[in-house]
Parts: sequence; structure tokens; C-alpha cells
Amino acid sequence: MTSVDLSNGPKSVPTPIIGTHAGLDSELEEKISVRNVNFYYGDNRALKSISVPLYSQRVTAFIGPSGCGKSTLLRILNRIYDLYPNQRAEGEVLLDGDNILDPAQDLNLLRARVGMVFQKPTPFPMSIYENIAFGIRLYDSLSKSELDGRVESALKRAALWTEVKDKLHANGLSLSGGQQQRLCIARTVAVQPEVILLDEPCSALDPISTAKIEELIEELKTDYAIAIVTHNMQQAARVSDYTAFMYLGELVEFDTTSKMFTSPVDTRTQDYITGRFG
Ligand SMILES: Nc1ncnc2c1ncn2[C@@H]1O[C@H](COP(=O)(O)OP(=O)(O)OP(=O)(O)O)[C@@H](O)[C@H]1O
Repeated sequence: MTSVDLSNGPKSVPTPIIGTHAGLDSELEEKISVRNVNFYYGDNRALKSISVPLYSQRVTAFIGPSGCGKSTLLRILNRIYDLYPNQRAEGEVLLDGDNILDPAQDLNLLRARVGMVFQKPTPFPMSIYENIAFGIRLYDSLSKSELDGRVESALKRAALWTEVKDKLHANGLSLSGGQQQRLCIARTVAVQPEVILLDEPCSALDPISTAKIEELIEELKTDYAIAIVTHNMQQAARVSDYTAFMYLGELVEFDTTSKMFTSPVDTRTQDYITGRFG
């Protein structure tokens, strides 16, 4: 493994350890490139010169102790932080080469291209069908039969169709927690994004629902670049191809998941993965 300096940022931020992962996987396509990103909540710098790739058709896990900045980083990738005052990002986040931090970026379009699923399932208080149709209508004008088809295929994609096909007009909130989370994934998939961000999607779920979501992630990655924040090391090891370890707002190490979990370079990564801190 070699160490490559991706940072032109402040000298106080150590160079992250970036593995020679690209050489292991010749079909890698960099969908998102985070370059020297700093993030501020007011005056508090929560992210420090972060540079990391997200690859198409690969799952990248973001791990690290509570408060290290994992969710903050995800919230930059679809500019959801823009909804809040006094939060700002510096640097570049390239999506297919275009900087989405550009003030001229169309945020509705960006959020259609980069979908997000949150920790707590957040269905809208409306029918299962409408939960999905609502988002599609924002971006596409489809006939009723086309819309029905898109709703059905999103529910199938999220492995929920067989459980809900006979009650599409029941309220989304009447579903179990695990079903609600799959409904949220269906809602995200329905608008045909290119990137899916999952922020601790299983933390409120039981082991069976968690296993279903993990299978789903494996299935979805054939079409999307996926980023997942998780506190569960076994989950990161199971579902991801690449892992980024963050600590105190810095990216400490990034490599293939197999390398990170068998021979991490930085002792902080090793300590975290083996449960010695965090
Ligand atoms: N809305 C906010 N206002 C001010 N500071 C915030 C806000 N949200 C997060 N922070 C700070 O930014 C830092 C990173 O928080 P973030 O939620 O990204 O961490 P995390 O790694 O996702 O943590 P966890 O694993 O606990 O969810 C923390 O120091 C946190 O206190």
C-alpha cells in the first residue's frame, strides 16, 4: 500500500492513507469525487480537507466514532445542508465531473440524481402508492398506467411488492419499521437516481429487516453508486466494496473493505475496527 497526498488543504490536517485500490479493480468509474472539502456549522469546522471517491456500481461504507463527521459528509453529497442556515461547505464535489457545490447548481435536479435514505424511516403520511408516486410526479409527467408501472417496479426493486401489492392504498405509516425503510428506498429508487446515500439505514431495524436491506443494497449496486454510513462493523464488512474510516472530522484511511478489515495501515483504524475505541 502506498500513501498518496490528496490534500492541498491546511497543513494541520494529516495526509489520509489512500490505498492502491484502483489497481485492483480495472472497471472502476468514479461517479463522485470529493476534493478537499471542509464543512462548517457556524464557526465549527466539522470536516477537514476530505478527499474521497465514490465509485459507480460499488458500495462505499463510511465508518468512525460518533461525531467524526460521517453524516455531515453524506449531507454534502446532495446539498441537503443547504436547507439549514449557517452551514457551509468549501472545496469541490464532482458528480460526473461537475462541481455540485457551484451556487448555480439546480438543487432539485441534484436531489433527484443523488437520493438519500435516513436513519429513521420517514414515509409521508399518505398511501403506500402515493409515497412513491409523489416523488415521480415532481420530476416526470407520466400517464396513469406508466405511473402505476413505475410504482410497481420501484416496490419490486425494494423487495416490498409482494408484501404490499394488495394494500397499495393503505397508509405508509401502517407498515412495520423494516417495511417503512424499504418503502423509503423504493421512493428513492422510483425517481431513478444515479447515487444512493444511506445514513445508518438499519439502525432502527431488527435482524431480519436488516438482512433484507443488506440484500437489497447488494442488488441495487448493480445500477448505482452507493454510500452507506454504519456503526455496525459486520455490516460494513458484509455490504461494502470500499471503506472510509473517519476520525474527528478527518478521513484517516480509505481502501478496499477487505484490506481495511484485514490489514489497516493506521493504528486508529485498527483500534476502531477491533472495538478498542469508539
Ligand atoms: N446541526 C448541527 N449544528 C452544529 N454542529 C453539528 C450539527 N450536526 C452535527 N454537528 C457537529 O458536527 C460534527 C460531526 O457530526 P456528524 O453528525 O456528522 O457525525 P457522525 O459521525 O455522523 O456521528 P454519529 O455516528 O453519532 O451519527 C460533530 O462534532 C457534531 O457535533
